[in-house]
Amino acid sequence: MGAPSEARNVLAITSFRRLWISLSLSSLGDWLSLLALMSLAVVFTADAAPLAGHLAVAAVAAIKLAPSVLFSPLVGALADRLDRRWTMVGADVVRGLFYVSIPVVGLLWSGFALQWLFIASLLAEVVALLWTPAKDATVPSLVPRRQLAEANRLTLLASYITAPLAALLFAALASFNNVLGAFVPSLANPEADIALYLNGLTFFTAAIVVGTLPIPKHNPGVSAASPTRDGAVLRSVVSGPRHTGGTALGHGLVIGLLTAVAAGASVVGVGRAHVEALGAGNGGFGVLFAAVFGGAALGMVAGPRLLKKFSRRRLFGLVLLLASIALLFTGPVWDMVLSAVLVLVLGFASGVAAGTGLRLLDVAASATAGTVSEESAHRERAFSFVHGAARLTFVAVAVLTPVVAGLAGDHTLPLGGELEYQLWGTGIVLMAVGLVAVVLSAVAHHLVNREDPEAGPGLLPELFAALRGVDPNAGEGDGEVRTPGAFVVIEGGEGAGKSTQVRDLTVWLREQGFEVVGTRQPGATKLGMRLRGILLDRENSHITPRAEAMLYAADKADHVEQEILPALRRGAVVISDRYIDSTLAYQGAGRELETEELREINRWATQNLVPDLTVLLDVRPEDGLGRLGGPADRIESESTNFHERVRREFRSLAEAEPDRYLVVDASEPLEKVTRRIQKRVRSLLPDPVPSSSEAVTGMIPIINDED
Ligand SMILES: Nc1ncnc2c1ncn2[C@@H]1O[C@H](COP(=O)(O)OP(=O)(O)O)[C@@H](O)[C@H]1O
Ligand SMILES: Cc1cn([C@H]2C[C@H](O)[C@@H](COP(=O)(O)OP(=O)(O)O)O2)c(=O)[nH]c1=O
Repeated sequence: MGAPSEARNVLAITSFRRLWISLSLSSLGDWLSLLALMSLAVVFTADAAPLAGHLAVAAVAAIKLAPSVLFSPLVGALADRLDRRWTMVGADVVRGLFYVSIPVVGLLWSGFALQWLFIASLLAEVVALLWTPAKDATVPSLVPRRQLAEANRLTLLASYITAPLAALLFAALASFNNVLGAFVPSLANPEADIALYLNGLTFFTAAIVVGTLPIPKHNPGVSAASPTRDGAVLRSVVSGPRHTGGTALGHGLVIGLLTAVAAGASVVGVGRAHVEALGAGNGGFGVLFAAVFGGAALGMVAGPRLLKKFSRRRLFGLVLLLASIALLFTGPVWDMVLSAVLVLVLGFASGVAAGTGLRLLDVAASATAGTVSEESAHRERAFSFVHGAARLTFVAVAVLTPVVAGLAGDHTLPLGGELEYQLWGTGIVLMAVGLVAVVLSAVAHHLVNREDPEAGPGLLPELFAALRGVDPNAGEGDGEVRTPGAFVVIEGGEGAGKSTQVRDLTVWLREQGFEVVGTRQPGATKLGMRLRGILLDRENSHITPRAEAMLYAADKADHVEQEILPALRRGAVVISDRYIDSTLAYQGAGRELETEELREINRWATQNLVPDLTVLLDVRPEDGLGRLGGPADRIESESTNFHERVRREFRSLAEAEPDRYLVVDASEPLEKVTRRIQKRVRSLLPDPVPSSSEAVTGMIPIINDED
């Protein structure tokens, strides 16, 4: 949902933070009342015909969810004429009173309980119609323009993340219902009444918080647009489709996202009646509800970290299919715990699909835009469209599924002999929605992947590769570049003897018939020479660490592309005086830049070329520096402490990958060091050159380095 630090910055604005807390409280209460009212609808109609119970649940869903989507445009203009602060305070107080009145009226006049439940909750929603535009219009007056998008994201987050919290709270209340029942006189089960009282309390608290906010007066008629504005839902749904790109990708994403929403909504719609069939009550309903929304929230957060190397388009299709199949199995399953697990899978997979799908939607929407500013407008409208369509889908499915469940009725299937299988109307509906969802997921998967420019190998090979954590598009399997030649790097501190060893090794290998390129960093190419000049000039004391790291990386990029890779592709042995480890040691440990970031930058710069062997010439800094003649350059003249850190980093790099390193004590005599290196390098290489070509290589020495 955006960067955490951005969110923290917006929440640092005291007045916005208080508004946000008040919004979160209202949302929490609102979700809690949805759960409580659905439960009461089932409980009140327990003795009536089964269809009546399902219709009562559908009515609650319609009353609670539909007005905000369908009628907001009508009241928007009216709400705009009222003072925002007092509209919000008034609406919160009145809503709170209505919800509290439901159990109170029910207790005093039990014959009228169900009717009053409908009347009071409908009136509460009508009041909410005035509250929402006032809230939407207040946000822009409290936060600066540039933080508006983040603020709107946060309010959107608050309205959804409170759903699983409310559900868990409801389940917890249900678990303590016998204790609670001793204290609170209640209609049916105490948790529903207490949930409604709590809901009243959250609204009253929200009213107090908003009442103390410094909300500026506004000019009626000048309303600020917000992408989450309810008034715009229908309009954006009607005008929106073209903003999703009109491509197969766009269509597939919309179909897939709405399928995921419908799957979740069906559980909300029939969940309360379904858990009754499983022998669980309100606690079970709370758990299912929390599993859908909590799973979805987890999925949205975890999505980007899931199978990082796997194509996002394919992931979208796969998780949709997973969600649909989980739903399909939830229908006939006869066990509360297993149902909860399946619904959690459904919620999580839908959440991953939603997160991935929304990110891909950005891609689809941007593709239709010509300019950058158009691009963000398209993205915003595409999001409003999908969000609006998702809300409509949610309402429609949550209202229709209980009706269909009632019409389908419960059935007993004889399995022969004593055995029979109970198939409930709710189970039939869940299976039916699951089946449709499977088909739609397949369609969405097909559309989204039809024109994938980055499609890797087939779906299964890519999936298995991604499960092993390997980049499936890298051919070789480990992501490193493979060439016929060998790449040896000599690393170490100043005066360790690197240039000397590179020279000796080059000569020695050439004598055996290898084509050898001895080279160094920085400064092997034309550009490299100039960079070296800049980097080592003591006059340039102002170079910042990040700039320094980038200049060294630029030298490496040029060097790898122009010299090292072509030589390796020819099959030559390349011996380089320094490579990426020098950056990790000098710029990382020395300049104290983030090593992992340096690694990434250099991986990119060098096209992920990793040495076959790195020889570390380890020497105490004072000994190495003591061997050097001439004036010290910019880096050599750093402190002893700096050079100590460099040495430590080199050694820890070598320890981390003992197979790819040879560490040699460089304070030993020169010949001894040379022999140890020769022995190791020779074991790395194949037999020199076929004897037929020996004469030729012997005659034409290939000299590529400047030394
Ligand atoms: N093992 C060694 N023992 C003593 N002196 C050495 C050894 N290796 C190199 N030298 C000398 O140290 C100096 C610096 O060597 P050089 O190869 O230029 O180091 P680097 O390239 O690592 O800075 C040279 O004069 C070289 O002859
Ligand atoms: C390759 C590389 C070198 N360096 C530094 C280390 C050295 O001090 C300097 C140049 O190295 P070097 O070639 O060892 O210089 P000399 O010929 O004087 O021995 O560049 C980095 O800081 N980062 C790097 O990535």
